[in-house]
Order: sequence, then C-alpha cells, then structure tokens
Amino acid sequence: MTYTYPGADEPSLRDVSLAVGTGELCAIVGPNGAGKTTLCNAIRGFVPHFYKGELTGSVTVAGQDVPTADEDELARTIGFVFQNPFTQMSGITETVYDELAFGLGNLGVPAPEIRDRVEQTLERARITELRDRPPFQLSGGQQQRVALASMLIMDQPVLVIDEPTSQLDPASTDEVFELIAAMREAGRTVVLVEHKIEQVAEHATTVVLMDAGRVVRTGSPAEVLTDPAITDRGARLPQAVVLAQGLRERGVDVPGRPLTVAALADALGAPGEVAR
Ligand SMILES: Nc1ncnc2c1ncn2[C@@H]1O[C@H](COP(=O)(O)OP(=O)(O)OP(=O)(O)O)[C@@H](O)[C@H]1O
Repeated sequence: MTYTYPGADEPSLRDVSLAVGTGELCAIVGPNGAGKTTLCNAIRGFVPHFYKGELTGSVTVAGQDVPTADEDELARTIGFVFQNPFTQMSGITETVYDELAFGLGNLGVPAPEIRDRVEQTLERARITELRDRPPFQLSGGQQQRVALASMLIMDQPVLVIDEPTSQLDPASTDEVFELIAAMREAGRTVVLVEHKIEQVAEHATTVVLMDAGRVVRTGSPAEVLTDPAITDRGARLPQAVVLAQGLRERGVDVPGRPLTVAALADALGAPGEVAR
C-alpha cells in the first residue's frame, strides 16, 4: 500500500508490502520520520478513517478490509497504544481503576466481570498501587503502563503498540517487554514500534526495518539485526552483535548469530555464572 496524508507533497508510506502472521511479535524499527507510526495507523485504520488522505493498495487484518471496515468492528479486533499515552486516557475518569473499567463499561460487560477483569489487569500490568490515583496526575511512565493496561483489558486478538517504553526506565522497560512477550505467548499478534534494539533482539519474532516510507528489510531478528548494513538505514545493531563483530575481527571464532550478551557468552562457551 501507498499512503499520503492530506495536503502532503509526498507519500509517508510507499509500496509497503508486509505480512504479519498470527501470534507473531513483529517489531518495526527505523529512523525518525521513517513511517513507523503511519504504518501503525494504517493497520489500526486511523489511516484513512481519521486522517483521510490518499491510500492505494490494501490493508487486511483478521480478514477485515481495514479501509472500508466498520470502526467498531476494528476496535474489537485491534487494540492500540499511542506513542503519547496522554492522548489515550478517556479524560473523564477519576481513578486508574475507573479508567480500566471504562472501555468494558461501554461494551456493556456486566459489573462483576468488569471488577474481575480490572483486578486481574492491575496485577498483570503491575499497577495495583496506582488503582486510586487520578490518571492525569501520573508520571509519563505510569501513564504509559496504564495505557497498556487499558488496551490489555479489552482482550483484542491483534495489538498495535507504538513505542510503549519511550518514557520508562530500564527496569520498567523490561517489565513492559515481559508483559508484551506474555501477550504473544497467550496467542495474540503484536505489532510494536520500538527503538530499544536490545529488547527487540530478545523478544521479537520478526523485525521490519523502515526507511523513508518504505519497508527495506524484513526477517527474523537474527537475519536483520546481525547485518551491519542496517546501520546505513538509521538502525542500530544490538550490543552483542557489535561485540561479536569486534571479536571476529580479532580472530576469535564466534559461532552462530548471538543477539544478546547472554547468547554471546553461551556461544563462546562461557561457564554458566559468566553467561548470567
Ligand atoms: N498528520 C500528518 N500529516 C502530514 N504528514 C505527517 C503526519 N503525520 C506524520 N507525517 C509525516 O509522515 C512521515 C512519517 O512519519 P511517522 O510519524 O509515521 O514516522 P515515524 O517513523 O513514526 O517517526 P518517529 O520515530 O519520529 O515517531 C514524516 O515525514 C512525517 O512528517
């Protein structure tokens, strides 16, 4: 598909051709302005339902033709977390608890079920301590977690998540990735924009590299993230890949294509304690 925003001179997505299988965790990486958010918008249907503009080609999610699909139907199929969690909040609830209950209430889910699902989700997203706080008085990182939880609770099979960890510290980033990995293991399909390449290397099943509106590489993390040429496209290589490269240049035999420092240590036959 190709897509041009209203009034723009050039398309923001050009001849994008991409298939994401059920149950995959597909990470979209690439430099600023590459079109990652626009691609998320096209999958979720905000392009062209909300942004209008000109779209040619097709976008299909779970059998639905996104550009012509009913918006309520799309919302039931695809969960979405925006890049800025502030825009995700309903703006009318007074506590995190009510914010999580809000979407289910709109769907007419019975009150006892809402209570159960809110409790479970607070726990799974590790935000139980925020339950009585007003959503707009939370820090950016806390809002990001609430936004993620508000999506989780809706139980859609397809999740589109745009930079969920941009405002999080390393420990919270790891927690969010564990949560996303758990969603995928539970059978959901996840499309994720993420700049943090170490986490992408560890958790993604597919990596899509975008540059200037085009998909320039697609493959497994081992195929895409070990190729030094991706740095010419504004992507970074994982630490372990750079280390392995440096070791090979110094004559050390590094077998395989380790993507994490632990995998690199394993590949080098380091004892267990060192690998950890
Ligand atoms: N609403 C809009 N109207 C017109 N042009 C837009 C709009 N939103 C984005 N663009 C343009 O589309 C291109 C792709 O932007 P997009 O936000 O999709 O990139 P991105 O890869 O997500 O960038 P970042 O990593 O900075 O979030 C950019 O040239 C941007 O200026």
